[in-house]
Amino acid sequence: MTASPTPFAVTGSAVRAAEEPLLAAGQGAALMRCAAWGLAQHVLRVLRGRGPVAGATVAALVGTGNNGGDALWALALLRRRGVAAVAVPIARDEHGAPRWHAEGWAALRAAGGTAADVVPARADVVVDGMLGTGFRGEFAVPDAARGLPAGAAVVACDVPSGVDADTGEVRGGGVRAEVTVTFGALKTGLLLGDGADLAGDVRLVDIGLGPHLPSAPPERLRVMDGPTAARLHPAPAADGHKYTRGVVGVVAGSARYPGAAVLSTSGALEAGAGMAHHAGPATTRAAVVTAHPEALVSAEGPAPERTDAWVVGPGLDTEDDARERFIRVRDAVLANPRAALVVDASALTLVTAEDLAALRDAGARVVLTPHAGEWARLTERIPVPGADGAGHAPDELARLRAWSAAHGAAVLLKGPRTLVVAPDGEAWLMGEGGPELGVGGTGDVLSGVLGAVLAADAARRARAAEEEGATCGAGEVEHVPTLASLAAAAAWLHARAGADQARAGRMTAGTLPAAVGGTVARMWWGEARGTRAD
Ligand SMILES: NC(=O)C1=CN([C@@H]2O[C@H](COP(=O)(O)OP(=O)(O)OC[C@H]3O[C@@H](n4cnc5c(N)ncnc54)[C@H](O)[C@@H]3O)[C@@H](O)[C@H]2O)[C@H](O)CC1
Ligand SMILES: [K+]
Repeated sequence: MTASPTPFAVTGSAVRAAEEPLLAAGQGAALMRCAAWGLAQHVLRVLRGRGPVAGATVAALVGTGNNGGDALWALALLRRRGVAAVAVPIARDEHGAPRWHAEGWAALRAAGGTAADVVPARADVVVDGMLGTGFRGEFAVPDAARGLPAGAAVVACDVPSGVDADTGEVRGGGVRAEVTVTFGALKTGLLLGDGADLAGDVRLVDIGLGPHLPSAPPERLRVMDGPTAARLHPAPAADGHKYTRGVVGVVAGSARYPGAAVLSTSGALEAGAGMAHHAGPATTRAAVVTAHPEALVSAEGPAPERTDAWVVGPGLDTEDDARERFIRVRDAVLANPRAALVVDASALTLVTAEDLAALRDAGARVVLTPHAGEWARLTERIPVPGADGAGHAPDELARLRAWSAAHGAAVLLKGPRTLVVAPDGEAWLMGEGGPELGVGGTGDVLSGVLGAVLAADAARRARAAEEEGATCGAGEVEHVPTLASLAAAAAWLHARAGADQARAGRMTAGTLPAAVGGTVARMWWGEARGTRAD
């Protein structure tokens, strides 16, 4: 069985670059027909969802470039299916003639389509063909695109007009679409920022650009999904035991915030860690063993050489011994850099640029897990090189990549669209997750899930290295998962568990670890064994 490829997005600029050799080879018109055909198919799908196709009205707002050309050709195809097709130009020349794609208009006219100054009130679908990847500067929404018929569905051609296809930034005005039909490749601007809000459901039309698209990880934004997460966090080997499944050290919680220790440890155990060992004061140790008799607890934590991943940060008390606890973990990782390190919550205020440099020099695999506020504070203390400090930036992905590259640590930026970025530019977006995770404590659970996924990987690597040693390197070299992909897989499991438990009528972080357990069990052993009584 071949695994389906992981979905990915590239910038609009990369798509334009991919088109260049084809345009130079005279294939521009063929590409446009292909895009228009795909667009027309998706408009037909929307129409069929509303009633009969013949007799329906589709209007298109048509700009001056090829985006408008796609829309005109699509209207011509729709006209041939019995649709009333109306093109509305958004720019005219000094003689009042529409400025738009001449061949596209000729094709539409030949098919029996018409032009109008405004979108007819009876329109069932409005195609936004004003601007695509050629958008520069700011978009002033033309009058014709204001006050569209309330009952009409807006289908964006390639990109909602006003959205930067590279970054998702909306400059000036923007058009909100129900569906965006995009050509050649998913564009990052449709998955990030305001662009993702305006794009609605994104549908990809293959126009044969595949071999011309950039293939290096730093040029792609990959989208984590279930099959990919399952490959990255596989079921334990039949001959596995607690050490081969991975040992997670959880340095979390304090007398002030004891619950964080429980949530983080629960996340690690439910995500399949072979063993979770909590290090903390007496209060949190008692709380953890009460919730999880299987957990180990101590004041100092597991031995560095026996630990596959460390989680540090949730619920540490920065007015007490938080820095000392962080330093102990840092030094444990420096002593055994084979172990991964998850830096979360309070630890994000404790970690320094020097700590990160030392960890990077030691070759440690470090993931920091801020939410937006923590990310702003972190980048204020430890800046993004060449950037103007903290705060919202339109190209969040570029900032994350720059920071990660400069400091040698991966960043998992939590939010409605969680992103993971690694120092080499590899980037992942979560294809799961909704508002159900927006309650206190879910981040603590995620830190533990991350610990378990990274620990399992570290344990597998250690085992593979031992076996390779035993066979003098004759063993098969397997694909080694990257840090960013593993972190994204953990975030996917967490998000899926959140959605699963919301469906089951549960909403708190306290019940989330059990949902993680159910999600992982289903992934590993199928529906029957992944159903829990609780
Ligand atoms: N190139 C191809 O063969 C294919 C392209 N496809 C489609 O084409 C667009 C990109 O087309 P392009 O002509 O390069 O750009 P646009 O149509 O997006 O816009 C260019 C047009 O608009 C003007 N413009 C730019 N910015 C603004 C602004 N802020 N306000 C007003 N006007 C603006 C600019 O001067 C040009 O006149 C791509 O998205 C696809 O839809 C197909 O995919 C097939 C192959
Ligand atoms: K458009």
